[in-house]
Amino acid sequence: MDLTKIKGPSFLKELTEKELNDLAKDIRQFIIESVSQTGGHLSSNLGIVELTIALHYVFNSPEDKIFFDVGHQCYVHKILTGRAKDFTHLRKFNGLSGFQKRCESKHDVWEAGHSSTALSAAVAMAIARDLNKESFSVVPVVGDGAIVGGESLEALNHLGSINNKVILILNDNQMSISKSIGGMNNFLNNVRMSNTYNKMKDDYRSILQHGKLGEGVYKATKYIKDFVKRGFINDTIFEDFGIDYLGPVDGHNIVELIRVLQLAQKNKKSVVVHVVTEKGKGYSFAENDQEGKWHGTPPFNLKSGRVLSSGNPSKKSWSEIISDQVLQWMKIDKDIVSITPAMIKGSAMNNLFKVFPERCFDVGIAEEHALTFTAGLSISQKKPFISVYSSFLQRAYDQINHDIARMDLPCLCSIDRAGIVGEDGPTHHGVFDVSILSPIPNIVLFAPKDARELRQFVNTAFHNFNKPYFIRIPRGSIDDIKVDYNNQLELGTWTIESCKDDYKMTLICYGDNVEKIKTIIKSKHLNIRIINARFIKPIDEDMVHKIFTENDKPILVYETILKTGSLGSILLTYCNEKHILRTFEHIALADHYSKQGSVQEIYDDEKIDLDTVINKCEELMNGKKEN
Ligand SMILES: Cc1ncc(C[n+]2csc(CCOP(=O)(O)OP(=O)(O)O)c2C)c(N)n1
Ligand SMILES: CC(=O)[C@@H](O)[C@H](O)COP(=O)(O)O
Ligand SMILES: [Mg+2]
Repeated sequence: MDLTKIKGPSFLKELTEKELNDLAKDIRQFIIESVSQTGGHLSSNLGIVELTIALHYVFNSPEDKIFFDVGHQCYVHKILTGRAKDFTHLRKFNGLSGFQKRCESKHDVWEAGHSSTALSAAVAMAIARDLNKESFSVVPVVGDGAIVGGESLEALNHLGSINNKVILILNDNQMSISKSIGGMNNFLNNVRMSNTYNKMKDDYRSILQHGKLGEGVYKATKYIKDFVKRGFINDTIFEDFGIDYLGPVDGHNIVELIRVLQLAQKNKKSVVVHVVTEKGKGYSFAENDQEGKWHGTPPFNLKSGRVLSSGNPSKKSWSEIISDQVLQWMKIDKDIVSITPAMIKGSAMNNLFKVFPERCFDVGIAEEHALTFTAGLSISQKKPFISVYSSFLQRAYDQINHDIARMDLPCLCSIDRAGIVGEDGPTHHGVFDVSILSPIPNIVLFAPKDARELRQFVNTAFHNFNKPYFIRIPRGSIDDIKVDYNNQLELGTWTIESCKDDYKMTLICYGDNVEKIKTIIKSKHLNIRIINARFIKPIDEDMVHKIFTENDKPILVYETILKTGSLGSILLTYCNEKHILRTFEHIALADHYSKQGSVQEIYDDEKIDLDTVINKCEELMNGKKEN
């Protein structure tokens, strides 16, 4: 079938079982081929093909609200709602988003990118529907990873106490990015694996296949559930919350899915439909991918499964380098423990978990818990290292403030994916961490310019494990530089990276911008003093005072994060407090959400690219003042 001809999902109801299964085959192949060209979230989407078809067969989108938690698994939904033709530009600048976007389609009724928000939104939609005396179905699809996020459980608790019906589709593929963890996963495993339940399920399936829908099937379902409850599985967690439970259902059997979804549609109360799927189904390299290599993938060779641009093998990701330095320390200090909220692979912590499984903790998609867990370990004489993506760290703001900084508990937190990340777009750009963390007392906030400073900072933290240390590192790879574990930094010290006596102006920057700026300024033979403002908190007050009072040569502060609350703002406050009447130019992100695309495309779009910086420097040095 030519999927680009699909205008919307209503055609599904006319298809036979064979045609539905043929459509599933076509969609699966389309996704594999398309994502092999563009990159994207492959395995989650391959696992949800039949489920999404069945959802759009039974429910009438957009009147019925079908939406996906996180949203990385919405590609099938986008194909069925008329966007197959746009997949050539998936996650590209001004192209199709990799997540649901209301501006793209009336069928995208919710947006995300961050996990565990769908059920909260669904409860609200159901309550508003009933207040407005409307009658559509609210059908959030939540994965077994996202369901354990705190906000999901808060919403489940609320849902159990109200009569406003939500049909919660639990897409259980036993995977988060890597293997799912925790009590919920154990419960789901029990239900999935129980022989008795599976035997009953076969009976259940035969009733569904042949039996009359409606009361007959419902009674049978109740009988099976009650049997399971009594005989085998304690109440399902959902029924304890006061929500009905249907399943487990084979998530790749379209007919069975349609039958159960129609049952759920008729159900009086809120109901969880427990769907068992296989992440990566249909692409052999992505099936049984325990580490999550195929969760998010760059473009790859279809036949070999090999990533096309494997980058420069001599370079390492910032994540790999910090994890390697922490690993060295874990070998010499048994009190060091490591924590991740479900991002083992993304934060390159595989080796830590392999070498020290008893001292490494994957807490699932639970950033709030992860940070307070860090505080609890610290107060219990352990030395916790935690890695959290900048944008996901936003979830744990009060845990950093209330549980770590206020008690001044020592820890080392790697803020990974800090800065513009590229194709994941506005939900994932790590552009808020400086402005949300810099007001918090007691913390140290550091931005290394290279592998040496990164490793030195880790050494400094573990040699002086007496405060909350935060280090922000970008997505991407650099040349690794090993340093001796005694090689440390002095807290609150900036460095002068290049300066001639007759320098014409001063440029202040930090992180991976420093080396990029140095290279381009050197190549253009510009006589500019470059300051590496690597400590965003505490700033190097002696150097700041000197820079801002010694002469009236132009100063430019260059950052690739949001301007509000940035280092520039901190310097303005400092100058004001010290009554230093000195203006400076400031390049940083304006007050809006940046787009998706390559980092360079976004920098160009936001005018935070190096050419803009150099043009500004030349303007300042030539004394020209453009408005
Ligand atoms: C708050 C937050 N933390 C972490 C992530 C990273 N993340 C994206 S998808 C995913 C796994 C989701 O697992 P599940 O809900 O089971 O969906 P599946 O991919 O298995 O279909 C994670 C951890 C995120 N998007 N948001
Ligand atoms: C959907 C999601 O939140 C993650 O899969 C994220 O896209 C991973 O980002 P990286 O590719 O930078 O690890
Ligand atoms: Mg999952």
